[in-house]
Amino acid sequence: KEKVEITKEQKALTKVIVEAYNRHQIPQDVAKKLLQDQYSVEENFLLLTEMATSQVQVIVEFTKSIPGFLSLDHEDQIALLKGSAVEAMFLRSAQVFSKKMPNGHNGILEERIRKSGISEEFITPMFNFYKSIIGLHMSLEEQALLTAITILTPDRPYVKDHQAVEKLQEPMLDVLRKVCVLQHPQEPQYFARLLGRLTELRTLTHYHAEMLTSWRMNDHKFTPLLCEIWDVQ
Ligand SMILES: O=C(Nc1ccccc1F)[C@H](C1CCCCC1)n1c(-c2ccc(Cl)cc2)nc2cc(F)c(F)cc21
Repeated sequence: KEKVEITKEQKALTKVIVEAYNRHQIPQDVAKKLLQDQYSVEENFLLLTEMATSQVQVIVEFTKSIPGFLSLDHEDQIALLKGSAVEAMFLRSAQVFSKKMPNGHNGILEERIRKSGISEEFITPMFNFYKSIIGLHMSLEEQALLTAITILTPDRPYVKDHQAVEKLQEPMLDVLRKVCVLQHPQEPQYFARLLGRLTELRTLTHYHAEMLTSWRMNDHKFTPLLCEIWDVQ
């Protein structure tokens, strides 16, 4: 049985990523808001565009803290952020949804999201993804590292220097693999399952533009930033 050892550098890298991840805590508010009141489809759509807009800004700050990111080619930095923003939003939503809440609150939250205005056909795939994330019982380190790994995906559209991005993503994958072995000793395939979620995440983000334009209301307004990041308008 190979003894898994996290090196000093890997501990330091994990600390930097988790601290940066902890700084982006806005999403808790959205769960609290949804639990407080029932909103109209228009209000829910507005809340989504506000949350998603602030989430993009938050992800930019998080990404800038990833060691080495700011030394990448500037156009590649933009390509990585643009290519991962929607995935990061759904990953964040799933992590918010997986938070254990007082009795019954998770049921209310699910109900409110089901009725928020999302078209019927997207609700099942979205909740299937969220429930698969819940089933993993991810630790904070795993959530933070997985978010960083998602952002540092070398094969995003328009990325020129794949090698440079791989060089940043690899150490994250190495330390995530070790963290998974140490935190889930009974599940040798846990790391593989975790990465498998990223494949499911990509299929979910495949419909994101349609999920927005088919929100059950007329005249969908998007912020300029969201028009940039989402393929809408
Ligand atoms: O705000 C949101 N997500 C979100 C965005 C940025 C940072 C953090 C976030 F949680 C929206 C709300 C918006 C208001 C109406 C209900 C859905 N949201 C989604 C979601 C995201 C995108 C599409 Cl196209 C469809 C649903 N899934 C959620 C699961 C949750 F547990 C949760 F608390 C909120 C969630």
